[in-house]
Amino acid sequence: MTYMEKAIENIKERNANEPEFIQAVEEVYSSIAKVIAQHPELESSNILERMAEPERAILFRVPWVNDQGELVVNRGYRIQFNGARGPYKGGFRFHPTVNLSILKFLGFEQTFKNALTGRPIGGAKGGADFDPKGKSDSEIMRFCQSFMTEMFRHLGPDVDVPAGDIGVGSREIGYLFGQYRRLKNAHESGVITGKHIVYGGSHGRKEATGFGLLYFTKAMFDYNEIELSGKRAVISGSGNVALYTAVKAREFGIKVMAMSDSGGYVYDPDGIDIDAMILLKEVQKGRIKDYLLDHPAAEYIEGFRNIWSVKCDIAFPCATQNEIDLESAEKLVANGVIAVCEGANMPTTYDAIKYLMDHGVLLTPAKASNAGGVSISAVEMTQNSMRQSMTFEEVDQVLNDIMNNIYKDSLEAAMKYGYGHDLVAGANIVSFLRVAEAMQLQGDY
Ligand SMILES: NC(=O)C1=CN([C@@H]2O[C@H](COP(=O)(O)OP(=O)(O)OC[C@H]3O[C@@H](n4cnc5c(N)ncnc54)[C@H](OP(=O)(O)O)[C@@H]3O)[C@@H](O)[C@H]2O)C=CC1
Ligand SMILES: O=C(O)CCC(=O)C(=O)O
Repeated sequence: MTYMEKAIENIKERNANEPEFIQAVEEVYSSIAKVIAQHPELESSNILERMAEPERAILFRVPWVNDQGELVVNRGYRIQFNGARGPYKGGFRFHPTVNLSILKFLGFEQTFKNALTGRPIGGAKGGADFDPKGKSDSEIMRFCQSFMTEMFRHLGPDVDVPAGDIGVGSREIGYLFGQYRRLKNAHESGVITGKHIVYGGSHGRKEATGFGLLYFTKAMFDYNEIELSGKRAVISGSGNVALYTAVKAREFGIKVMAMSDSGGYVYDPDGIDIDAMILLKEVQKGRIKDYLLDHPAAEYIEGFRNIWSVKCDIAFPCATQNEIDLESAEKLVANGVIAVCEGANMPTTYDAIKYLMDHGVLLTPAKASNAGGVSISAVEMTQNSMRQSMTFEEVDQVLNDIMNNIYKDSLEAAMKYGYGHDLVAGANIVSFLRVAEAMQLQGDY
């Protein structure tokens, strides 16, 4: 048995009840066998098993009172996965499906994604099995305050810097930061990112993940000499990432045919009216099927995964993990898809990735193509430390540069190690080597 096989077997055994986490580890490790073979020092320091064990996992009770006066208890988590390259960094997710396996996979992925950005940040993820859907503003505030009352002692601008993810947007970040400030009696603005601009947020953070996804996609299309303009796209989800993916796609001349939420998807034969969608989802907080009220030509189809049956040139999965399974991938290929560009974290199952690649579909791996959000979070941290503020245009230029560098670094690594143009392998290799080097230089911790 090789060192790699032995390490994976041990990791599977130690995390037997965590399928998403095992999936994420196997995806990274399956790309780096050639790297390990060339660096015997990594084997002797057992880097693979060390990397797959979080530095710290915090699990806590979050009690709060709902509008009926009942005391509800949720479970909160923070996985401080790897701090070798800088303070722990990564979002909070509030969703009923949150559990240890999901947060460990997200924290593991975040460590590598953050290394790809080139910024000095480690990897973390956290959240709670709290469902913000249908909750009043004051319930959300009370939940956030209770969550932060435990969480604050584990955070700090040089310790651990959270941000948003599914179910955590600008409103929740405000309540979380407010409670942190109250408990610390200090305006440590660099303790959390995704803040509103009036109290230390960065221009461009809201747009960064979606815009960055398009900058990365453009770099890949340019390299392959394929025109982006005139293509038809399908975007799953209709949250932060999906909406700003749609905005930049429109700017690049792409027509968005369908978007979804967890209930189903809307298809508009005229192309989705992006401004109306932003108004509906960001301002009115409506469900996606309400889009039909002002767009009678559009159709609503129930079932979240059905969106992958819509014919398109580019699929942008921007909702959640494992949303493109093998069956969805087969439908996309049958409909002539050219590229799958990942906005969500680990949205494509391992067998679907293989199927897409075997059928010549271009694939952008999430840890590279959705790194725009955390990149601009790091830029927000810099502005907070310097007590300065950049313009939207300055931030957007930095974002474009970072995404192009990630593309270039991933492609070069794939070629260097004999993986051709495989960006999945390239992104895994670059980030693995960066994290491994930082760990090796700091001893056997
Ligand atoms: N925000 C960021 O900066 C970044 C986010 N990501 C990733 O992008 C993805 C989307 O995040 P974001 O846009 O911030 O989240 P939001 O909460 O803003 O939006 C999530 C969207 O996805 C849908 N969705 C969520 N969970 C499920 C599910 N289990 N099944 C089906 N649909 C679901 C939601 O539908 P509904 O409203 O019906 O629940 C909603 O439309 C996540 O994978 C996240 O980890 C990655 C990098 C950065
Ligand atoms: O901005 C951040 O710190 C993290 C964003 C995030 O959660 C992600 O990249 O998945």
